[in-house]
Amino acid sequence: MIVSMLAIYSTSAATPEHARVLLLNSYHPQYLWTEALTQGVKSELANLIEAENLHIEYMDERRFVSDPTYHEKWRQLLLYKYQQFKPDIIISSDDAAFHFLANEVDELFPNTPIIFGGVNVFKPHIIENKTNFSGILEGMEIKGNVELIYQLQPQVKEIILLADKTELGIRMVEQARSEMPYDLGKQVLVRIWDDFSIAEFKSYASQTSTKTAFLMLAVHKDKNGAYFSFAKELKDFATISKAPIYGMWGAIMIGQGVIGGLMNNPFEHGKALANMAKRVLSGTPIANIPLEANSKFSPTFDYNQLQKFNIDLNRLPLNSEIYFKPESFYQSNKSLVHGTVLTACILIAIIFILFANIQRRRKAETSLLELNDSLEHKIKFRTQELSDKNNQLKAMMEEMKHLANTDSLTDLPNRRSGARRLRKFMTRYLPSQDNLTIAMLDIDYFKSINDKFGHNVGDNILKRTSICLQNTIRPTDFAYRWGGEEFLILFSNTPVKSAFSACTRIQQHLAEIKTPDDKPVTVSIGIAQQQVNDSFEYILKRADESLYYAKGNGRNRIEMLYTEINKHKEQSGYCA
Ligand SMILES: Nc1nc2c(ncn2[C@@H]2O[C@H](COP(=O)(O)OP(=O)(O)OP(=O)(O)O)[C@@H](O)[C@H]2O)c(=O)[nH]1
Repeated sequence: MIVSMLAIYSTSAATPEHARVLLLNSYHPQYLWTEALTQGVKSELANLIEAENLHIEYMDERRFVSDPTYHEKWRQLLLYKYQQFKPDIIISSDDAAFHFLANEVDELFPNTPIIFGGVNVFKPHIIENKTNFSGILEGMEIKGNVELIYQLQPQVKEIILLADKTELGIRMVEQARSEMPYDLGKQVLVRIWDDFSIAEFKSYASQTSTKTAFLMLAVHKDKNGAYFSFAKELKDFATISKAPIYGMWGAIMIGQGVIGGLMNNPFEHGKALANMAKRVLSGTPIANIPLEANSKFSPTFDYNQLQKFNIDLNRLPLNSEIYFKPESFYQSNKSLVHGTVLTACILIAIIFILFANIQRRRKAETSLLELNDSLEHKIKFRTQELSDKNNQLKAMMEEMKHLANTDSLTDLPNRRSGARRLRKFMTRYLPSQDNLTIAMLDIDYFKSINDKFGHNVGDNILKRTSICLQNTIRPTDFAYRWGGEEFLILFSNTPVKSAFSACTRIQQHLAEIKTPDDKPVTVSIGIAQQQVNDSFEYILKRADESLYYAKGNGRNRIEMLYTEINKHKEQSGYCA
């Protein structure tokens, strides 16, 4: 025992990358389960050992089931081969290889660690005294599948478990019987068929309904010894059967007409076995690696069969894996759909932004137009207001100008106005060519009129005198109220002689104005003419002095002092 333990430790301590691994399969690689499990082992060991150091054998036990002659030949073959290529570890798949190794290991592969998997019905006593065995029990999921059938087919009345009389079949049936009865809470009959011919099955299955369900355990041969293949016979069964056929051996059953069930995954199972082998190759003694419980059975279904038997998909367990389900357009064109949706979203976003922009711009334009209108309106209003104010101002200025230049009593231009025009005339007219003549006129004895008849009468005489002056002078001459009862007359371009005539005419017209005691109004007049180098003050002074001269000479006279008067008197022969 100690020697064998030492041998196991020394083997397991081999450098992993140079280790030689033997994978002993119970079946042929045509058997999909075996192929998938082999791939799982390969994929897990690929990075650890060289490919040529993985030796793979297929016992083809489905064809040579329970055949002692065949077994003997196998034993001899393996003995011959692996004496030359001694494996550091053996991985076995399924029941036949496990039982073969349990019987032959001591002679063929003494002390070699063995990792076994895929054993459906495991009896611990088989390896009771063998310390170089460990592995993963594949087991079966009969109870779980029976419950699943009832969940998917609530109308089911009969569940038939299918097996055969081969060694494996017998072990499976024993296992199934040990678990019965299955408590489904309803009256469902669970039966086991392990001794039927292919023809009998077909006849029964073709006449049944979904009140029946089949659960395939393992069938290698029918009762007549006819070989049963999952690829051919199972497919025929499923085509003919009016009741669904369930199974638990994933890769070999899905796609062969089986509706599904709680199924194992041979690829993952192979990987798990190889993983256990790696631990041994890395130095963990196999004795320290305990047997692992059942491998995982998960709900796996064939979509076409679910449709065929009208199984409501909502009844499937949540974690179900469904094969052959036609992919929706979305599933098969995910990136195209995502791209299109993304593009559409971006376009919609751009359109939305543009639309919002247009709206904002339109709003802004409308408010701008409104603002413009309101501004225009305001400007028009303000302009009108301003123009009105301007006109008012102009009128006021005119009025003020008028008031500033007009005598309020007589409405004649006042002294300021007269003085301005006189200054203007004196700069404009040349004494050598033009005759600018002025006359200063004063009402005689006006004080006594006021005193005698009152100021109103005096005012009235002043007004009538003004009107008379305006009416008597030419349009080109100007009359001003110079102050009190004094008036200035500008005779533009008028020689002295004409001025005298005009003044005489004025005196005559004024005489028609009568005082209340019927006396005519008389005026004294002093005349002056612009001279060379004359001035405003000087011409007025001369007119004033002539006026006073007239007053002094008895009033109601027209006088012109200095040379002018004499010259004039000589010219006209005038004597006031
Ligand atoms: N009613 C009235 N009287 C005025 C006005 N302005 C001046 N007077 C008066 O006119 C009078 C002028 O008197 P005087 O300067 O003595 O002259 P006069 O009485 O006309 O005497 P002579 O000029 O020498 O003929 C004064 O009594 C003034 O009060 C006026 O606007 N209205």
